[in-house]
Amino acid sequence: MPVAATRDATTSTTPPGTLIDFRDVAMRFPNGTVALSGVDITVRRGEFVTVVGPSGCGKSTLLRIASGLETASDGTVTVNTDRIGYVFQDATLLAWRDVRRNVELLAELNGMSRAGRRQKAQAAIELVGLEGFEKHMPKQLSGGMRMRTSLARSLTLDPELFLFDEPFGALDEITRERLNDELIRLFVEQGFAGMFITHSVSEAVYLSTKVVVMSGRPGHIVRTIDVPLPMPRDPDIRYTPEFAALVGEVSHALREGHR
Ligand SMILES: Nc1ncnc2c1ncn2[C@@H]1O[C@H](COP(=O)(O)OP(=O)(O)OP(=O)(O)O)[C@@H](O)[C@H]1O
Repeated sequence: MPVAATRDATTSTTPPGTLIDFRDVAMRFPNGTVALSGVDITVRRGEFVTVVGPSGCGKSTLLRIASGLETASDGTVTVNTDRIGYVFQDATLLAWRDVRRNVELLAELNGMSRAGRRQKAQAAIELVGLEGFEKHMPKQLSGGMRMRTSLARSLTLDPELFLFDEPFGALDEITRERLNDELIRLFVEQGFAGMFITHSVSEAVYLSTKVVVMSGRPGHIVRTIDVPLPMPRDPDIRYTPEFAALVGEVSHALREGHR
């Protein structure tokens, strides 16, 4: 049963289908750094929302607020689900556990039975294409495989909302494009909504139903651009004029916010 966790004293009502809603969110750290100012972002069921912006504009802070690791100093954050998955730039695998036992970790921490988590982990391992690697240790995996393991670990919780903090930033271009395709397939098949952070404009356009462009610090929203391309995406869509026009639009907005 989803819960509404309004991370603010104010009670907020959000339209049906809203999984997370940031309203006029600001973040001032105790040392005086203002990372965010007046940020409004809504992620609804069926949406994949990517946030792009210059380094230090507060993108990771937004996800930390979404996950409850930080509390916004102003504004309202409404979270209408308790099934949230996280994937960060570092796969954060336990070096002494093999792939299967890493994937089982969250289910184990949530108290799922041994048989239940074994079954969940196996299904997630198959979803991310890691069958045959269950007994591999993290140090035997490529960067892409480590990310797949991290993704599988969160999939065991059947997330309704998935938060991604630049998960593919450290991967080579080919692996990154392949994982983008697999992520879209999972988004379509599993039906979670996504909030994704990246520095790559083409990755943002390729993955998203909506791209939010932020300014330099303190980060505020410069523009929100809808991506009306069909899902799942055909990899060759990257070479179409429609795709190029959207990339141009996002890049323009980024430059505008960087002045
Ligand atoms: N706990 C903290 N205390 C003080 N300042 C912080 C804290 N956490 C982050 N900051 C500052 O807030 C700003 C936003 O940081 P954040 O990591 O959210 O940016 P970002 O947009 O994700 O950056 P990047 O793209 O480089 O990862 C930065 O200037 C950072 O130094």
